[in-house]
Amino acid sequence: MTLTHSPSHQTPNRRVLIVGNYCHDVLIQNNTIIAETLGGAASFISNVLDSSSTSISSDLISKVGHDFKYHRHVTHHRPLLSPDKDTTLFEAYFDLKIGHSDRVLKRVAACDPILPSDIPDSRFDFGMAVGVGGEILPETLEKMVEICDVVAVDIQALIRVFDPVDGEVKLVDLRESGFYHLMGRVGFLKASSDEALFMDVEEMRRLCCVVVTSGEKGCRIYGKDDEVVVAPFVAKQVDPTGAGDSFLGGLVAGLVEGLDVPDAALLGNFFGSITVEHIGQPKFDSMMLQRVKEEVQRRKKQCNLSSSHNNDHNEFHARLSPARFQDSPLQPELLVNGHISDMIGSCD
Ligand SMILES: Nc1ncnc2c1ncn2[C@@H]1O[C@H](COP(=O)(O)OP(=O)(O)O)[C@@H](O)[C@H]1O
Ligand SMILES: O=P([O-])([O-])O[C@@H]1[C@@H](O)[C@H](O)[C@@H](O)[C@H](O)[C@@H]1O
Repeated sequence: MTLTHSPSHQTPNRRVLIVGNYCHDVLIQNNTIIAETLGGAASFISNVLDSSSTSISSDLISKVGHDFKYHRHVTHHRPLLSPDKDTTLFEAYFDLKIGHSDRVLKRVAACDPILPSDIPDSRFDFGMAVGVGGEILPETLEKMVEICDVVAVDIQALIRVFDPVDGEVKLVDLRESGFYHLMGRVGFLKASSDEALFMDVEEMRRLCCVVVTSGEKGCRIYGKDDEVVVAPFVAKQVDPTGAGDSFLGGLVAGLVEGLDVPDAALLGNFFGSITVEHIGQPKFDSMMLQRVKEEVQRRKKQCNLSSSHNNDHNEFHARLSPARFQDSPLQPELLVNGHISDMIGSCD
């Protein structure tokens, strides 16, 4: 896939399949619980897809346990219930920094995996393999690539392993993950810059479009023959949780709308930057969303009229930036060193 190729997904109501468990997130700093929120890549992604596009009808396959706390938040995408299990639970420690990582994650409970038989036997335009706690199995991804025209994978669904004692998340090389043989059938592979160290980017970009996100620096797209850096949006980070997920939601929303890959990644950067300004799930401002939809339509028209648009993403960035500031929940006192605030309480 070349970066400047506009996919043919331009007709209304494209079907998107999102596969990954919802989870409970507990955010901890200085031995104190700062917030308890609905988590899981699937929840952040559906939040972006449902808000940002009217052309998408999404099916979400997720499992939760008897203790799931957020049923009323997920009425559009009800999870499957595993009555004998707990909901997947992650603790995120923000004061145990290791290397570049801004948090240490521990999977404290794990719900059931998602099996091929949990996924409907029908066709989808786009699939998203977005597990967080090891719930996506190789056979699950195999079914996804069979029934979806294009599959986007978050590498965290493939390479995470969990310490048997305390559940700390570690990463293994993609080659050793059990998913390596499927990579030639994947359309997009998204990794954060920390996760990208666990794959051979030069090898993977020959198989699929690789997108590496770098927090406040935006992202870089590696196509087979070309490479593009996509600029970030300015944000005041409160909580980094879900930035990569919302990025992927924005990227897929853009692709489904028919934007080319760098423009779609710009939309990913946009939603990633809004997410870091909120604790837990962001609630997007309706005027901001309207403006984004208009700018996406405008960009599509502009690209259809001109064959030389492809390198000019600056204008799209400049037009999205003002919309960005229509969604600013920030109160300066919530910010501590640009990281999660000392705000105490539950964000459910
Ligand atoms: N501090 C930030 N300022 C602006 N944008 C950000 C910031 N952090 C993340 N983003 C946006 O979200 C995307 C994903 O964030 P990143 O931290 O790389 O992923 P992950 O959450 O998977 O670690 C980035 O590519 C960027 O577009
Ligand atoms: O922050 P991010 O990497 O995009 O994604 C996060 C996962 O890494 C984490 O395991 C999960 O508990 C969060 O809810 C969120 O999905």
